[in-house]
Amino acid sequence: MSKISQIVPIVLANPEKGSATWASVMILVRVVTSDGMVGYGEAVPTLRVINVYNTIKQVAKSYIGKEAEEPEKNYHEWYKQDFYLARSFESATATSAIDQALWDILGKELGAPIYKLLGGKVRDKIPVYANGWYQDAVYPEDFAEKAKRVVNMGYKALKFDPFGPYYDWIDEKGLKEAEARVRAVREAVGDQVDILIEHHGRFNANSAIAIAKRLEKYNPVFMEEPVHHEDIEGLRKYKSVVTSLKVALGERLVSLKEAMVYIGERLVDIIQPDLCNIGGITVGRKVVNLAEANDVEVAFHNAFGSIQNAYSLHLSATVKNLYLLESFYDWFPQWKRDIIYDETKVDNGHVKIPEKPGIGVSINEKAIESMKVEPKELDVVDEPVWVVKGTWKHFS
Ligand SMILES: O=C(O)[C@H](O)[C@@H](O)[C@H](O)[C@H](O)CO
Ligand SMILES: [Mg+2]
Repeated sequence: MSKISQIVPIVLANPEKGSATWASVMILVRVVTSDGMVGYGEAVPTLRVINVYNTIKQVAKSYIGKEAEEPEKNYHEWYKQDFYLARSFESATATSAIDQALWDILGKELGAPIYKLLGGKVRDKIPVYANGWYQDAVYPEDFAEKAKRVVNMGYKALKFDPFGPYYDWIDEKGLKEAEARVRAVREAVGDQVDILIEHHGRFNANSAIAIAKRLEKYNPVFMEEPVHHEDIEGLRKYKSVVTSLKVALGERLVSLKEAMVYIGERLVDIIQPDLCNIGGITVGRKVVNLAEANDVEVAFHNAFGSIQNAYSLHLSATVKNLYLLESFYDWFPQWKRDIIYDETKVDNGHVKIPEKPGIGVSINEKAIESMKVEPKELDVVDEPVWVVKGTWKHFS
């Protein structure tokens, strides 16, 4: 068995920016074993690049010297050591990235792509929905025109946040603006394309309920993060009133037990674990089983880079109760696709499952070397990093 000998955090940036501020950076982890095997994982960037970079170095202390082929055991060792794992996003994302890299190594050592290690695929290709496609969309016609392009690319589902600069509350003007954008997209794509409404956890329960009442006539498949992430009471209130629409959430979950809170209380209909902060493959696959046992569908959150995307494809291949996988892939800056030699193209709304051992794609080490930067703070400006760029605006 090979020991973990090196864990290196790597921050990548490039002048070509993504469709959201956070999308212009990637944080990778390179794990090397005593017999020279190399695995890669990806952590969450957003507004904590420096913290995550440094936390990876601290979490690595728990993994160095351990058996590379034991991701499950290694996860629980760090879980025991880090008193605050379930309260620390940095620790959760660092652990998740290292865990991904260990599954990559495991697959390479056994000569099998990760989906095979998980019991094999239940589908031959992965259906995806589009996100990131509506940069600079402000007027309803902007959303409509961009949505038509997405459908012409072959996508059968698209997600967007129609709420401009509203936060906590939404007033009649905001409801009218959101409705105009959603109506324009529905009219542009017709009723055979799934529309998914992203709230980014902006609202209090009363506002989220008012939004649901206004938008339900456009038949959205789900309402994502309608209330603030930690507002369990607000979500209970929302679910008790809004019975005709499904709730999707999960991108901010950092543990299996946290997922259980929402699944156990029937507060989520489509769970969206993110393999870069839920606990990697090791925990991600457990959340999926919990969801299956409770008739909750799965749609992995998948918003960061091409390494995360590859792992999300593997898990999506093995999940019977998959709704769709999220994809920014066609709206990544090209450098993110170059890192994996653009091996996971979206074709007519579907992606082939990566078949090489481990992560399943080849890693462009030269591209990684050429884009390495020192971690630094991101500016905090009026438009938050978590919206698609140029959309934090009114039009009326
Ligand atoms: O559902 C999603 O893809 C997310 O909400 C993104 O839109 C966020 O911007 C990102 O996850 C922030 O880190
Ligand atoms: Mg989201």
